[in-house]
Amino acid sequence: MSGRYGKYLVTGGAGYVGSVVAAHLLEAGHEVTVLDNLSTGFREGVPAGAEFIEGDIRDAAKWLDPSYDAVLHFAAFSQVGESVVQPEKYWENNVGGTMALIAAMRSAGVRKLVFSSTAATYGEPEEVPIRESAPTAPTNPYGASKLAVDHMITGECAAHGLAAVSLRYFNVAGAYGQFGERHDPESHLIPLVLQVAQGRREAISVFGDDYPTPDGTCVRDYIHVADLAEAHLLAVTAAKTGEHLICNLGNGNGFSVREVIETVRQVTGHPVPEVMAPRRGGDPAVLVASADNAREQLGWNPSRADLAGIVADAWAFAQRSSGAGE
Ligand SMILES: NC(=O)c1ccc[n+]([C@@H]2O[C@H](COP(=O)([O-])OP(=O)(O)OC[C@H]3O[C@@H](n4cnc5c(N)ncnc54)[C@H](O)[C@@H]3O)[C@@H](O)[C@H]2O)c1
Ligand SMILES: O=c1ccn([C@@H]2O[C@H](COP(=O)(O)OP(=O)(O)O[C@H]3O[C@H](CO)[C@H](O)[C@H](O)[C@H]3O)[C@@H](O)[C@H]2O)c(=O)[nH]1
Repeated sequence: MSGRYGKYLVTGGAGYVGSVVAAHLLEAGHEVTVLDNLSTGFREGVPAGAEFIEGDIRDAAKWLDPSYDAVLHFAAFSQVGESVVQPEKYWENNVGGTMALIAAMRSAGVRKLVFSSTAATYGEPEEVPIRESAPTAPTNPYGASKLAVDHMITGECAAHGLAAVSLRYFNVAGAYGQFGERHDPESHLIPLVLQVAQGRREAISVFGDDYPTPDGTCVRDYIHVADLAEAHLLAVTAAKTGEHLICNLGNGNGFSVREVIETVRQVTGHPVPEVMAPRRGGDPAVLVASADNAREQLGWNPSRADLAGIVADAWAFAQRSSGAGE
């Protein structure tokens, strides 16, 4: 690395989280190459100033060279429901793709990796808040594929001296200026509720109100995507040769589905009709992170924990993307 600036390969940098992290790296003065096959991402999601390679992580050896200081690896499929009906797609892309990427890194002598892992590696928690020492028992192939990659990385660190950090995100939300959440089809709660507030959907379906939680709906830990991005920059610095550090990223506050819907009503000032629907398969009742490890090991200090603020940023992005208010 020359001086304090680095050169980074960001896989999946045309997607939601990767684009926000790429923007943060560029703002910090680093050089960024985005590698993305646009399977679920968008060309316009790649921040200006980043070099863009439209390509697949399975071909990473074509582009990786020793000039890179690290790889930040976001490229994956991440729809829980789809993973249940098409598990092979998840093993092939998330596990097979990452195997090829790690092999390419080894050949090119790029020895630092930050990986997007997930709360889905834990499954139904025995204790909340969830620590990294909790048992890992994923309830769907998506979570299983991410856990397999975490194991793959641990082995690569031990055997071949990789320096790696896996960041286990809880519920990522919010937006960062022009970069926000755009999944197609959308399955995440906050963007769906915002579509109802915009009048683009009739009502939000509440998946179950008979969970053992205060109002009967599922409780999640919503983390602002910009706080998440800051953790990635810290992780690049914290990664140590031969070690695999695993950190949960969340605020440690749980909000129920009903609380999220009510917050959207307050932030947007629009009505949000809700309809009851059956439980969604594989949904744990409560997922809340203990991020003590990220605070201690990375020096991470999230500053955007307020749910109304997270929703307001997501709302500004939703309005901008749909052309409302222009
Ligand atoms: N969004 C969340 O709430 C959340 C939570 C936990 C973990 N994660 C993880 O964070 C990462 C980013 O998630 P996101 O929400 O930004 O998803 P996203 O779908 O918006 O972004 C993923 C990007 O990876 C690209 N991609 C997929 N397979 C590829 C391949 N083989 N080669 C090259 N590019 C490929 C896609 O085109 C897309 O741009 C994923 O690894 C996901 O599993 C996300
Ligand atoms: O229309 C909807 C959509 C969602 N929900 C509920 O809202 C909560 C949040 O659901 P999301 O789909 O927004 O998020 P998940 O908690 O299912 O998933 C998140 O956490 C997972 C870990 O468990 C993965 O990491 C995944 O990528 C990440 O988005 C869940 O209780 C879900 O049942 C509804 O009630 N109605």
